[in-house]
Amino acid sequence: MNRAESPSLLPLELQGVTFRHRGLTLLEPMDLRLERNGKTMIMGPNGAGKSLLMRICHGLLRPTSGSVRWAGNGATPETIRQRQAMVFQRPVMLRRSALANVRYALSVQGVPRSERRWRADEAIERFGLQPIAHRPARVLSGGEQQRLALARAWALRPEILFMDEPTSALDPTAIKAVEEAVETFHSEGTRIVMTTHDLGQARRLADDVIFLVNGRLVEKAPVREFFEQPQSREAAAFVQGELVW
Ligand SMILES: Nc1ncnc2c1ncn2[C@@H]1O[C@H](COP(=O)(O)OP(=O)(O)OP(=O)(O)O)[C@@H](O)[C@H]1O
Repeated sequence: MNRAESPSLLPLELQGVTFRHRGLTLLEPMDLRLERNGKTMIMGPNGAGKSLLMRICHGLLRPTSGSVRWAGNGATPETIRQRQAMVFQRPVMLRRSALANVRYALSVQGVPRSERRWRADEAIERFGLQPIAHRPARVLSGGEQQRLALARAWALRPEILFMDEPTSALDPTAIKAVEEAVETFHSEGTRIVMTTHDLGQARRLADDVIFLVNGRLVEKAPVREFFEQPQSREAAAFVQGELVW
């Protein structure tokens, strides 16, 4: 089914979500609701639990307690899995060509064979990857691999895209390409949830910010409010570039 014709996966609602490991509480009870549109940046110091939170939302990790609900529990596990994508700081590529990596992702998502070819070609073209489409994905540079990861995600037409520090290992040109890709996804209706340590990038891209410290959700605010009138002592220090623990 076409995304436009099917009911939305969103909102995403977390209720009382915690994550504990070996007696340590890494995420304290957390309530969160992500609406259908927008670009949310998850921010906070190292070890705050940003990646954990994102992995729990995406379904890669199970919370210790609490619930993660999509569309008010109105979506099947298969739909939930198929309608989201995630891009990591270091992309995971299979030992095959760039193009074949995109086609493979489409086959895993259950896209019919007849569609896979043109949808993969379209994604490769859209992200300017034609010159390297037939090179082995694993020998591409970090920036090229990240572009390929974005093309692969785009081919899947996700309703929501999670990105975990997608630009932290990239040079300024590659960072710009990723930021443009974020705007492309957004303009085509994909919900964006992203972690970043780059305050400037958050100001440029975010609609709202979720701010974590030590596994606690300290603030959730529109981006301007977060940077100009932070409500908490920790967020005020963070936007000044001071480390908070
Ligand atoms: N799968 C896991 N199982 C157990 N502990 C984990 C797991 N993933 C992360 N942790 C721990 O949870 C804490 C938070 O980690 P997380 O990666 O979420 O932080 P972060 O805010 O993304 O940090 P950074 O900015 O450094 O990437 C860390 O102490 C980490 O060691």
